[in-house]
Amino acid sequence: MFGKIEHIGIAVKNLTEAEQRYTQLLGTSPYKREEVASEGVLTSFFLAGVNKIELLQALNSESAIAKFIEKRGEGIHHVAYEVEDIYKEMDRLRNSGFTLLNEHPKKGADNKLICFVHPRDAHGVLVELCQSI
Ligand SMILES: CC[C@H](C(=O)O)C(=O)SCCNC(=O)CCNC(=O)[C@H](O)C(C)(C)COP(=O)(O)OP(=O)(O)OC[C@H]1O[C@@H](n2cnc3c(N)ncnc32)[C@H](O)[C@@H]1OP(=O)(O)O
Ligand SMILES: [Co+2]
Repeated sequence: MFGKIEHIGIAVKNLTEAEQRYTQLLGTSPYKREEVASEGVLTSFFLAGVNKIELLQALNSESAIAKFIEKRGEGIHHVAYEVEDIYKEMDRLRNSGFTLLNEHPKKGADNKLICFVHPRDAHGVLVELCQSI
């Protein structure tokens, strides 16, 4: 089953500008930046209380973030949930008819194994599963 929300992913055009604005908003600076070439994204992470915010900038036009922004503009891109056993959760969701966007867990940012569920199976929300490595 799913645990707490692990992070909220926010698609931004300019990471530096967004970091400055979110530092003002949250009253805290990002604790790390990480490039994930496999996803074509540069990420920046904030911890606001117990809540983790992931800002994502596209590294190239093929990136899911680039396509999202092109189509829908900046904004909330996905909701990530913490799972204890991503393999077990992927099997459970597959067996319940959910469309998983990657067959096997893949390496995400912030030392996680991740998988995505198609937004059409979650009423328009892109859902990410995250297991700590
Ligand atoms: C660095 C890792 C990091 C981490 O936390 O570790 C990340 O979070 S990486 C985040 C970026 N990577 C991904 O998002 C990978 C999974 N995403 C995908 O496979 C695609 O983006 C997909 C399948 C969600 C959409 O693909 P695409 O945009 O090429 O297809 P469509 O435009 O046809 O979209 C289909 C349908 O879905 C709607 N859509 C697209 N993106 C989202 C979204 N983020 N949230 C909600 N809905 C979304 C899109 O509007 C289309 O709907 P329709 O009604 O048909 O117009
Ligand atoms: Co994410």
